[in-house]
Amino acid sequence: MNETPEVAVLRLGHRPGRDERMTTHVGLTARALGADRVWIPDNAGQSLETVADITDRFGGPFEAALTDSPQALIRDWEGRVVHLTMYGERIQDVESEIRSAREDDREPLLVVVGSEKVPFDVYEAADWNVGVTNQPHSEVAGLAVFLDRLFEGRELEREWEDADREVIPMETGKRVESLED
Ligand SMILES: C[S@@+](CC[C@H](N)C(=O)[O-])C[C@H]1O[C@@H](n2cnc3c(N)ncnc32)[C@H](O)[C@@H]1O
Repeated sequence: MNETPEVAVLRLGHRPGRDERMTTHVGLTARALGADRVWIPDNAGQSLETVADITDRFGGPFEAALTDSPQALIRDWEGRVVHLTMYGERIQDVESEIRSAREDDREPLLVVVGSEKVPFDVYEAADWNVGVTNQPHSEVAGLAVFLDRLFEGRELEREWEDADREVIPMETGKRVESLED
């Protein structure tokens, strides 16, 4: 009843070959930085498998799914839509309004990131078009900064469930502990 409203990420568009790592990294970043789910275009099945595999090994909860109708997903979303774009309003000017929509008005959020040219319909359908700076950079960088601002850093303290391994932070070297008995 008092559940936290969902934060979902939609990766819009995927150019096979060229976008493989980027689409995978959108999914991995969504997971690592506190989103509840990612939708990936249905021509990016390998990215989906990688994100699902990381979730199996390093924990969740996190859902990854393919979509063949991203525009319908945006249209039918029961909550608010944020579209990350270099042309949008400055994140520092709108972040508190977006946080309040989620935390006070209990609205689920759909965060849309593009790959190639994003159709203008998406700009119109979004409740906020948000620029993480108004400089061109990357969907992965934009998503990371946006999620960190949305959660105000709390995502960094997150506990993971059902992991079969855990990285032990250390000053030098690499240590991974098995959590399986
Ligand atoms: C490499 S860009 C290409 C955008 C494309 N040229 C267009 O006009 O829509 C891919 C995605 O990165 C994200 N992105 C790039 N720069 C951004 C910025 N400054 N702020 C927020 N998102 C950004 C957007 O989601 C964008 O759709």
